Parts: sequence; structure tokens; C-alpha cells
Amino acid sequence: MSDTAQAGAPAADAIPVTVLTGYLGAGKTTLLNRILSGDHGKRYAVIVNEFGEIGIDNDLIVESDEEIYEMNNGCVCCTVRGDLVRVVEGLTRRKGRFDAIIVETTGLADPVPVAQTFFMDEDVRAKTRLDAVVALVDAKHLPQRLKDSKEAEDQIAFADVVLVNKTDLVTAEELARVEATVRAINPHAVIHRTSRAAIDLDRVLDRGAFDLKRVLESDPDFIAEAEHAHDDHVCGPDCDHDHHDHHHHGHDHHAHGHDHHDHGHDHHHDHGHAAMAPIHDVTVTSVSLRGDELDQGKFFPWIQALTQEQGPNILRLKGIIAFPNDDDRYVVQGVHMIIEGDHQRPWRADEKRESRLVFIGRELDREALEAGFAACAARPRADA
Ligand SMILES: Nc1nc2c(ncn2[C@@H]2O[C@H](COP(=O)(O)OP(=O)(O)OP(=O)(O)O)[C@@H](O)[C@H]2O)c(=O)[nH]1
Repeated sequence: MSDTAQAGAPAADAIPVTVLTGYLGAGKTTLLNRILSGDHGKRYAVIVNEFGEIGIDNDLIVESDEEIYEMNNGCVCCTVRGDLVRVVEGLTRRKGRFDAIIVETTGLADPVPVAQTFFMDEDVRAKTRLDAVVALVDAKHLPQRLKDSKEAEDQIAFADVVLVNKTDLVTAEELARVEATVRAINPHAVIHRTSRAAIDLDRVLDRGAFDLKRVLESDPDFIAEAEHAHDDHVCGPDCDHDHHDHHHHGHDHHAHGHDHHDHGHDHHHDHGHAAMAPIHDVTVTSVSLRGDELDQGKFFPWIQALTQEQGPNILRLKGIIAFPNDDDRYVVQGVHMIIEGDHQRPWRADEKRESRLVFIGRELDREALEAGFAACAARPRADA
């Protein structure tokens, strides 16, 4: 039996699945929005997973008639993987309603278990076809990321297509270096340079780029692990399984064709992942804030000073802010010290005009963030 037959070759009319990966703030949602607004006549079912308790990502996705499934409270590569299988199984039963599935993972997710999901279950395996794992790379912050985040490297290593994004923020030399680094991590991927994730969508969709054979060459247990992982099916966000045990089962997806020692960064990897203790970089945490309308004159100076002072630790911030006398929702987003904001769309009559802000980073001072945010309130709180 060939490898592909072993994997249970998908049916000819299997639903293509594109997995979008890439570190926090690299540009996944920007690409997803381009796909959803593209003029291609295709319909997508979108599955989004995010890190941080209050869902903001869903609010940042363009409005379209696509069906969007949100999975919060855990990361799709571990605690909510069972949910992903169930969502996909549900989708396969509603064939014909859409042409393809897109999964946007959290910036901290390991794409390997996400990809394995499509080989775990007999039914899903037959009815879907993993088309490509597309990784977004933030050209400006990649050098820093490779020093502090194993996830960033894993995401690149496993991708079929890499978009080196944010080319507008780097010089030609920096860009060439970043591209060479990506190439060293993953010699097989097709690499494109993009700004604001602008790319011909045929270069990322329906590529038939996921090469199971190549994955099996570097990780012969890719499917066996997926089958084993099926036992985890019932894991929910509250599950108290020993995740340390069932995460990677010691596979080495770094073997996906690169030699760590050749690109000069000095962190040490645990090649047999079984012993790798935390599933995620536990130094990364999130702080979610919620309040009423904010005073613009207080909010902007506060957020600007904060990102200047604590930028190195702020991996990502995103928020939807309500300002008095402003009909529109104001969206603020940042990656380290780079912050941008824009009016999004008018508040609807049935929507509560509230402000939400999420910080994801290291050594975040929750109390100080809460106090700073509260001090931006347009009106003093009734109970204050
Ligand atoms: N300057 C610049 N900014 C960009 C580019 N692409 C995306 N951005 C901005 O970078 C921020 C993050 O982009 P997103 O598309 O939300 O990134 P993401 O990967 O979905 O982020 P998470 O879901 O939080 O991991 C936003 O403020 C974008 O507008 C680019 O090419 N250049």
C-alpha cells in the first residue's frame, strides 16, 4: 500500500482545506479578509481560533456571508482540537454549501496537530483534502521572534507556502536576510514577499501543495499520531488530561528538511517533543479589558506611551473602542511598538457601545493595564 493509500486517499470531490498559520500579528487575518473579499465566486467556511478570553478576532474579519466558526478558550493545537474535529465533521455533512474550508490558527499554535486533524478521523480524511499550510511571516519582527519563540520557527518549518509579509517595514537588505532565514528553516516552501498580505489568491488557494509523502518522509508517525490523538477527541477546554503526554508524541517535525544549526540563532530545541513540558510558551499571557466609552484625549496618549515603554513585551494588542460622539467603532491594533487604528463601521442600534482591549505578551502587568484603561473612561463609573 502506498503512503497515500494508507492515509485513505480523499475522494475526488473532497473539500480543500487551507490552514493559515504564522505568529501573533503576522498578517493572517489580513490575508483571510482578502480571501473573503476576493472576487472569485467561491464560498468559504472559516474556522477561527484565538488566544485571549474576549473574542475580538471575529470582529476584525470583514463582513461577508461566509459562515464563521469561532473557537476560543484554548488553542486549536491542543485543548480545542476535539472541537476542531467536530466542527469539520459537521461541515463535511453540509457539503455543497461552500467550496472550501479555511482554518485560521492562533499565532501561538503549532500547525502540525492542526494538519493532523484532517487525517485523524476516517470520515474527515475521506471528505477533506488538506490543500496547503500557508504561513505568514512578519518581516520586521522575525529576527526577534526566532530568538524568543519556538512556535515561530515551527510554523515556518511546516508550511507549504510562506508569505514574507510587511515588506513595507523593512529595508531591501533586511528583507533579503529574512527570506534567506525562512529558506534555511524550510527549503521546500514556496516563498512570496507581500505587503498587507496582497497576493494573487491562486498562489495561496487550491495549490495542492500539502505533500503528505514528504511529511511522512520526515515524520513517519504523522498519521499514526493523528490516529492516536483521536483518543483525545473528547478533550474540551476544561479537560484535565495530561496534555504534556498527548501533545506531540515525540515526533520531530523539524526534520521537515532543515538543520537548526545552520541559521545562527541560539535557542535549543528539544528534538523529541515528548519531553517538552509546556504545550505553549507559558511566558505568553493575555490580559482582556472591557469597559464603557473611552475619552479619546486620554486613550491615545495612554496607549501610545504604553506601547513605547512596554513595546518589547507587547506581542500583540487589539481592541474595539467606543468613543463618545463617534458613530463608528474604532479598531486599534498593535504589534510591539507599531500601532495603528481606524474607524471600522457604525455601531449598530442593537449593539452595546462598549470598549474591549486585549493585550498578549510577556510580563504584562495586569493591574497597571486595568488601572490605565479604567482611567481612560469617558465618564466616571457609577460605583467609583
Ligand atoms: N505595515 C504593515 N502592517 C501590516 C501588514 N500586514 C498586516 N499589517 C498589520 O499588522 C497587524 C496585524 O495583522 P493581522 O492580519 O491582524 O495579523 P494576525 O496574524 O491575524 O494577528 P493574530 O490573529 O493576532 O495573530 C494589523 O494592524 C495589520 O493591519 C503589512 O504588510 N505591513
